[in-house]
Amino acid sequence: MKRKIYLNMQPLEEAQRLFWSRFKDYATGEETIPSREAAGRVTAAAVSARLSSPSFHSAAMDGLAVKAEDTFGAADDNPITLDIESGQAVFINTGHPMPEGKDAVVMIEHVLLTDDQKQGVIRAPVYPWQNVRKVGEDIVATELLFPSNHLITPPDVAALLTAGCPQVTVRKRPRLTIIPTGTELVDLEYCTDTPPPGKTIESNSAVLAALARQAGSEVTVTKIIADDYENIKNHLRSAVESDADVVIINAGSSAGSADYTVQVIDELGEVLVHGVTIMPGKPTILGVIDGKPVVGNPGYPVSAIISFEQFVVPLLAMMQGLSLPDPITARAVLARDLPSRGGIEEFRRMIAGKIGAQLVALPLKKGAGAITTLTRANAMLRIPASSEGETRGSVVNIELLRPLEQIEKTILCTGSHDLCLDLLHDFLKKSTPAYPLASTHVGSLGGIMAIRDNMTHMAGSHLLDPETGEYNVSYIKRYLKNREVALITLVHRQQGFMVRPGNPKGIESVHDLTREDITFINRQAGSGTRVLLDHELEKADLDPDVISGYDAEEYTHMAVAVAVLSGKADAGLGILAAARALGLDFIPVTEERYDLIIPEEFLNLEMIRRVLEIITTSEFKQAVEAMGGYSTKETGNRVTLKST
Ligand SMILES: Nc1nc2c(c(=O)[nH]1)N[C@H]1C(S)=C(S)[C@@H](COP(=O)(O)OP(=O)(O)OC[C@H]3O[C@@H](n4cnc5c(N)ncnc54)[C@H](O)[C@@H]3O)O[C@H]1N2
Ligand code: MOO
Repeated sequence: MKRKIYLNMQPLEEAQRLFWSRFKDYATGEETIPSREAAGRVTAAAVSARLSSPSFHSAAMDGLAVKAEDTFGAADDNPITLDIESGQAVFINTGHPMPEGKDAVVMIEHVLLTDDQKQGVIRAPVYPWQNVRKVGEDIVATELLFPSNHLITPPDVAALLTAGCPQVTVRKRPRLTIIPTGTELVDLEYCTDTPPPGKTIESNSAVLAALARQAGSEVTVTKIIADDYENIKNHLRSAVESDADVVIINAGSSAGSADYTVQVIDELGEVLVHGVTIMPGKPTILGVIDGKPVVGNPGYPVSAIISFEQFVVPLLAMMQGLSLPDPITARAVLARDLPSRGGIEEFRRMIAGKIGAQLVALPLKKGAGAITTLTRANAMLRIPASSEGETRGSVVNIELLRPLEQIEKTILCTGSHDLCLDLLHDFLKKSTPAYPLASTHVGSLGGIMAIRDNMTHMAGSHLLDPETGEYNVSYIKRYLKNREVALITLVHRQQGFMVRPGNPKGIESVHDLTREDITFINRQAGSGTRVLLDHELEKADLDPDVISGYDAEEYTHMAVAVAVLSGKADAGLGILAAARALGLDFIPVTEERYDLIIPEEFLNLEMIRRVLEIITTSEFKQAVEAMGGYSTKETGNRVTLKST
């Protein structure tokens, strides 16, 4: 089969226009359903009230129903007695019909009743129709309740029932069929433990189905279809021939040797667009078969979602007569340079938080295969195709993926990463009010720079000063000269060599790193672990140049662990937790202190006070110690920073 490379990439708006204009009048049919079940549905025609509400004059208060004119003149110095026994005044409860001839209600607390309750004395009058809900006050029979294409809300259901409409005619839900394709995919439900080697857990169909249901659709997901041209074609044809209104075929959209989606759509129908100048989502295919929209969504999870949100969710809304609200945006200061490829509109997932009076936004990784860039993000930055990127410190427009209030409660923690931060995040989210902790990993020195530039609430740091043996203090003095900061110990943790299980190369100390048969994997310059390694090498009088792999750098403990596990390296320096996560052996080298650096002016923020409270609780400390490789002997201590 010839590979099909997409040639005519369309800008997002043009692709949307080409696709949607083809389905301008593509609406779902109608159905009549019980009003009780109509919330979330869309009216297919105008709905008029059949009955008025109230349908009778009814008491709005508990008290005495009276003829208002009988109360005129009542005052403190002119009490009026109403005769209950004769029916001049009648006891009545809220919501009950007004007795014939009565036109007002005196609230019971304004009536002094005689002991036998046969008479009531009042000291103020009521005016006609006071405390009475008149016929049709709320709804008048025949009036318009809802126009066509109205999204029915829960209160609307009450209005429908009250107006005597037990049923309502609504647009049918659009029916969507999703076909996940890929020989490499497995359904997690059929995996006993871990997927077989080389297999990827299928997840896109579930997320697209959830998005479609949120958009009012009924969804069918087929089984996973292997990358086989005829097989894909047969399944696509039967999906189109079924009652589906829209068909999604996931993956196989790009230029791989087994990427058949575009040919299949082309053979069965017409390809309107293949390739959109957005990233993620570039290989999106928009087509039509037998008059039905068929979308080939890219396989990478983030690409699949963004493509679906840009093309399919609005189509589902249009088919129901709805239009989607514009995203809510806010201005934020960009915490890092974000170079971008011109000619492609980039959707960068961001973490935003409020530092002082302004929002600050930090970019997450770019990779479209990393679903956590969407689960962790609380905002999206769209860098237009015409731009070559944004620079650190510039003010940008971000689209909010969470309510602004929640974003403003987000604690930004930038710097070195430690698993205790994840624990802290969980503890913070369990507290009330819940504060999310969003940590981004740029190394200890990167964190200090973020504090300097007002881009974070706190920074995790473990920078050893080899001269003094002290952590972080000298770096703060050097780089944060004009900032008043607090240095709070979070944990002490073991750093050691991660080696493959059983330590096949017999690595015992830093001296082994210089052996010819050992390949090392390093951490990036500016990371605390790198500083620590250099210190250990210096102490042992070893020359870094003789260590094979000294120049190979990774950015996280886990990335180092992966390099060791994969055999790319024999050893790397890191924390016990990372070694454990991948089943590696661990040779302890030293214990180091990991601190939180927090500007003084933030110490009184409620969110930071909660952090400082939580880390001193025994529950938190126990949870830290239970992870292994950690000590909480000084957790919560404030390290004194002597001014120089
Ligand atoms: N030579 C080129 N290669 C690629 C290009 C390109 O322009 N030239 N584009 C890249 C981009 S951008 C994307 S996006 C992907 C899209 O790939 P496909 O739509 O062809 O999808 P696959 O290659 O089959 O899968 C990609 C990736 O996603 C995983 N996947 C697929 N389906 C699912 C699912 N239902 N649930 C979870 N994960 C899924 C799949 O295993 C792969 O890892 O192509 C690039 N390549
Ligand atoms: O355009 Mo692809 O969809 O970035 O990952």
